[in-house]
Amino acid sequence: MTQQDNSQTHADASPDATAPTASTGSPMSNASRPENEASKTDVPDSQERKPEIDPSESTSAATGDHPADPPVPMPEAGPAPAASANDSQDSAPPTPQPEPTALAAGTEPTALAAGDEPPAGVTATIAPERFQTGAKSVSLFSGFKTPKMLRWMRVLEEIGGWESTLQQDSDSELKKRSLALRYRAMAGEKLAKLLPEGYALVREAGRRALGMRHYDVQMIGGISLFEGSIAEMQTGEGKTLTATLPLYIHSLVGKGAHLATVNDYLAKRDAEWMMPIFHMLGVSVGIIQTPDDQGSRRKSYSSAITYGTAKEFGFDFLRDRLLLRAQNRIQTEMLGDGGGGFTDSGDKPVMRGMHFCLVDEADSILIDEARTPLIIGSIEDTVRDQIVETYRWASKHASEYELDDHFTIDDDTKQYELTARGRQKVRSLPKSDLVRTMGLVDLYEYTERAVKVHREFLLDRQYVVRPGDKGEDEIVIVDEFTGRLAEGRKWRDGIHQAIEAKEGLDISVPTGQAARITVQDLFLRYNHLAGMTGTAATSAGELRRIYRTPVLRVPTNRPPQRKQLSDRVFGALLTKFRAIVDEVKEIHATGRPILIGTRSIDKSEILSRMLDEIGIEHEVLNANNVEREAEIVSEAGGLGRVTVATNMAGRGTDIKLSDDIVALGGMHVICTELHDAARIDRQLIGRCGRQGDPGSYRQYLSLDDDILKGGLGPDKAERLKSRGENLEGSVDSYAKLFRKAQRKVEKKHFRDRMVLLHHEKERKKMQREIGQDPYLDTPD
Ligand SMILES: Nc1ncnc2c1ncn2[C@@H]1O[C@H](COP(=O)(O)OP(=O)(O)OP(=O)(O)O)[C@@H](O)[C@H]1O
Repeated sequence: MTQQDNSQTHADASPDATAPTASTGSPMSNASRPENEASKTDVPDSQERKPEIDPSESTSAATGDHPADPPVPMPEAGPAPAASANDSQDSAPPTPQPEPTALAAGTEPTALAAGDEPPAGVTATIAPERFQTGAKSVSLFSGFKTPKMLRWMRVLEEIGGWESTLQQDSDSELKKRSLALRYRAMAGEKLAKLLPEGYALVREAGRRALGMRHYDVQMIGGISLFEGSIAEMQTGEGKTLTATLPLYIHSLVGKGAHLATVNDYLAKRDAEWMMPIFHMLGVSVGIIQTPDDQGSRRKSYSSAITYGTAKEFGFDFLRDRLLLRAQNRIQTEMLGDGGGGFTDSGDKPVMRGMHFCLVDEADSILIDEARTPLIIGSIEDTVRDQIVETYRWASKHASEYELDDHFTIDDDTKQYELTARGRQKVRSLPKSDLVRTMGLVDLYEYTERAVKVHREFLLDRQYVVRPGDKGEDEIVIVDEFTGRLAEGRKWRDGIHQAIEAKEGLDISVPTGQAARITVQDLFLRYNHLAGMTGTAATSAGELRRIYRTPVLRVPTNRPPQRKQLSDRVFGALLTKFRAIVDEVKEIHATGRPILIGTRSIDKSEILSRMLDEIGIEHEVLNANNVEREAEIVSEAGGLGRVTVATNMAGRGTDIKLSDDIVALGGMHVICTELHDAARIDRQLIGRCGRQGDPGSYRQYLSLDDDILKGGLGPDKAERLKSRGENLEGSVDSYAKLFRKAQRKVEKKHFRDRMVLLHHEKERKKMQREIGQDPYLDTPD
């Protein structure tokens, strides 16, 4: 990577026109280079929680190859005896308690049988026997008689003890109680002491304001979150409602409680959904959205509770830090107790310290997104025109280069390298004056990148072209994990600009980096950190080592009834899609709703055309029709509905079923391909069988699937692909190979994250030694 290229990795995405611009970028190539400049600000970072990492450690322990089995269900224990008759939750007959190991054949296996050890890294799995609120004898599975569990049981009982009293209170009396708790917390009383009453208040407010009384499993999840765990709750078990508990209790001390989620849509949806609970308790809620200006951000952060994305929290931290350094106040205000110098107006930081953060989708944010640091750019590049023209020149000729003749691709690193003939071609191509003045080595790099982009980055698969805010078309990445458009995010290492050149768009040459922070550093700066996820078990080791957060698996409220149908493997995409269409036809005839998940927009559209051909009415949900998302989702569980979706139908998509549909067997989910992370597959599967509903799912695979290339290498993948071209029917015996390939890809991503962490750690250490601010004085 050349000096120029490095500066190109950081592009503009700031919502604030006057503030420095923000983007993502790679620190890898310059991670350990010292800044030549003399020290600027000495920033002690005593407030950071220290991770425990050693990239040399074995990867298998951290990635944990254990499947995240669904936990055993826990019957609602029933609250205080005086529960009112008009409370439907309370008056409902208790759910029968199943034998943990005896689910019906075909349903998913239970998490752990009595006496089993939890998967590597999972601190504990709560078993139903342990949570008989009020029961005299609390029998525990062997191996889990931890004092912590017993203590939580007692807290749950204490919370239950408040219930009858609170139910008799008027709304204003509830609010008064909440205010009284706040005074006590601000006066220094320990939150742990206030927790039973606080959680009981939130539960009562949930019941009144939203008609949702927190289940006992959610209360236990909430207690574990208060104590800094990552709570693993199955999809559809109500993480949104559970989050209200720790957010409320931490908000009482008046230093702000943040909920970090994966995108603006979820931040807004969850905040607005839960707001009535908080308002009933006199607690203010702010929402940060990407386009917000500094003024409205400051207002949102001044609320007791703030919902936003991890990315926005990170950029706000960096922008504040730049501002404070400009004002020379960084030590006293930013690193103080979090409240120093904050007012609601003027040229002030927008945040008021980092007190508590609850990370929703913890594995996605703390692990997947942790591969890319957040970077704010600033420096004007004098050679901008030259760079733009070189991108265009390289793109124009990219398709003239032949594999093996002009360039090679390294199987392991996926790096493109020009051969001697390729380099010769670069030298002989016609060039403008500006391009000619670029160094030869740079021209080779621009060419290699352009060839890579032309071969690997496809319109409507990895990205879409869409009119931007300023009217010009722009590239928007389609997030592989969420299927949504990743607003404001850019590929690093010049890839984004090479794609802009390929599509003939304006090239967004970035402007160097003024400040940056890794996701790990960002969250380790919070005094208190907790997380929720549907699927953390596979990442438990990594989460514990990096963030020091134990993973706790919370049982489901009702027994899961989701059936897994056996995997089906086909030779090629088309035969696979035909088989999928046949299955859709068959199940559609029964009236059950069907959700089909695809890995990309173009594949969702191919399937849609095939369904059109046989006259099956359906909806398509992908990043191209976000506007109709709510409508499509609200109807997806209806009689005879068929929905083809990208990963957008993942997290946050709550598909409700009527009693008729439940009687028919619930929703059927068809997964058309494996994703790079098994977690994403499970998110899609989690759209059916929610809250104990019946449902089924099946995984379809084909020998030309991308996962084989990523996991087994291009040669082996190519061999399998050509073998598949001549296959007619299904070859289901290959199924294991795909899971193996997926595990390999997961391990590779894990290694990348560890290398990034290691470099960052070294860089920060060195910068501190020479008195620099590791967030601001980033070498570029
Ligand atoms: N205590 C409760 N009482 C009644 N309904 C509840 C309760 N908790 C959750 N629900 C319902 O469960 C459904 C799923 O909730 P939510 O979307 O928060 O789940 P989730 O765990 O975030 O799922 P996912 O990970 O799939 O997004 C919602 O329809 C919600 O109304």
